[in-house]
Amino acid sequence: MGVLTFSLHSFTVPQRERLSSSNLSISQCVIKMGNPEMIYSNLFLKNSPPLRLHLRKQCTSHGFHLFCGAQMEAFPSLHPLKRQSVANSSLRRFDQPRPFHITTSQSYSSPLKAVINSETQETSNELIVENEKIGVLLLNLGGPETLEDVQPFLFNLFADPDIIRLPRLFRFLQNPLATFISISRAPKSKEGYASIGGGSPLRKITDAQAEELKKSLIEKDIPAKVYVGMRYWHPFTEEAIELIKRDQITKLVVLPLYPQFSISTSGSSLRLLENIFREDEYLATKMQHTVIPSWYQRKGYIIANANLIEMELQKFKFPDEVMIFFSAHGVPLAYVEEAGDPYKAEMEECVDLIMEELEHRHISNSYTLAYQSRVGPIEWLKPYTDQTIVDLAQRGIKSLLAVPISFVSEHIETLEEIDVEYKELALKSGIQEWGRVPALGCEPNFISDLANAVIESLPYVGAMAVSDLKARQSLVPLGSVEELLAVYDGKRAEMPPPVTVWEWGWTMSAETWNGRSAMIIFLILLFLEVVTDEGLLHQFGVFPYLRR
Ligand SMILES: C=CC1=C(C)c2cc3[nH]c(cc4nc(cc5[nH]c(cc1n2)c(C)c5CCC(=O)O)C(CCC(=O)O)=C4C)c(C)c3C=C
Ligand SMILES: [Fe+2]
Repeated sequence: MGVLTFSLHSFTVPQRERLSSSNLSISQCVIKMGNPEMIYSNLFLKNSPPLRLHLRKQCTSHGFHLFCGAQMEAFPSLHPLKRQSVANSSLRRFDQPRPFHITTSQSYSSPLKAVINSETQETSNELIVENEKIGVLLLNLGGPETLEDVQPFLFNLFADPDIIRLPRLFRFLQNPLATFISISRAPKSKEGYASIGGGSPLRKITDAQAEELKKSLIEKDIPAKVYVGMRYWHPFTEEAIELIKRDQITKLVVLPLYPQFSISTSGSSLRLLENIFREDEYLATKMQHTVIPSWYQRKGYIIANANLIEMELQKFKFPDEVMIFFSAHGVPLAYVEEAGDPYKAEMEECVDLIMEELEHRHISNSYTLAYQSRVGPIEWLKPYTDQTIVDLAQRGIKSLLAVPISFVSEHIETLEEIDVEYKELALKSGIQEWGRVPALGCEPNFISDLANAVIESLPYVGAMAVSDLKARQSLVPLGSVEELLAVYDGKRAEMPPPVTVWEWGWTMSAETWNGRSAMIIFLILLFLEVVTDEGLLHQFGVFPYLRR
């Protein structure tokens, strides 16, 4: 039995702080293994343990980052519960007597020799690595491509129980309610989409990111196919899965294009995947997967953001005096407070890491974080972007640089909400100079770092299911979609819906109501309408329309 020991001094101070709060025993990282003679390269044995053993003779902080990539560097800053489950699973693997192979001569720039060998080949568009076909599934929200798409897109969004959660008794009303809300909201949304050219650019940008990621992976010796699966519009996740099956992918890395995890975004897409995986024999038996749940803490992502901020600051008359204004998409407060959504914590840590990086460059501007895009009058994460802009103007701030921190593509919320609405509000409120950092899009450092994230996750693909009987019986391997969902919002807590009745003008006095009771009353009315064929909706001719 050999023992390899790594001490914590290889980590940076913030890394160490985050690590010290994790459940991993990492004052030193001790890994037991079988025969030390067998320390050779081959991390990619089918069903091999998920050991991230890119061991190096020199254990620099970067080197250690590689070794521990997904396990020590990325996981410690995640939700404590998730850390625990990942740590448990990983340590369980370490205890296994199964021999495995590692290399002692990997360099930081070529971690993949452990994963892939010289026999790697690409034949007629088929990407094969040691008889494995690697796929990467990028998950995103999707957006309407034409104005006609807007209402059905909104229907899909509001029909998602991770966006509107009805009390169990009223679940059957999810679709009628989604129809109603989407029809009511469509005119306002269409105006927004019309003003940015008649549709969302999200699909084009995500396709371009997929293409660049594929190139970057090939450059790093990992030939993989990259698929795009949208939650609410084309190409739907189901369409991507069909392609994945057609291509007979055997190892899939699921990568939500949201840097920070939220139940309402990555969580919703994973929930959908869980259902698809459960019902499909090929996916359950022939393909293994792993999920990279969030990646806001990755060095490459942080550096790419800092680069863009630094560049935009230079466009101001007095760069030092500009306040950096991080504006993230909001979620209803109950997601965080009642369902345990880690979104807010991850967002705050992300902002801290970017500011830390800027500090290293001697950029010490003041900064703030606020949340945008709330829908309906229930409480969302605060402070709200619009109110914060007004407050800052009143406090005498003259220059603001907006950073769309939760988005990696341009879309309606950057191009219309930030660039038009918030800019107008800022200038009207007394801000004199307004700037906006572009979304990362295909920025090369960012794409390259995503490719590294994929590569670092490869040894984990499907690995956790092997050790755990319960997981083996389950169609979704432990430590992947299912485990993530169990950790975040496992009970799928009932929460107030983000949209409530009065937004559509039923009664002005409803603004004083509690969101939940208003929703329940609305649902009762809707229920009565369905049962009795009489009521307000029939009176206004809305209901027959809903039935079509
Ligand atoms: C981190 C990103 C996002 C979170 C969190 C999120 C939560 C969330 N969103 C809505 C309602 C709407 N979102 C809409 C568009 C939209 N949302 C995101 C991202 C997050 N949403 C993106 C990238 C987009 C744009 C897609 C595009 O068309 O380019 C819309 C539609 C636009 C509109 O009518 O305003 C709605 C509605 C809720 C309710 C929610 C959390 C519960
Ligand atoms: Fe949204």
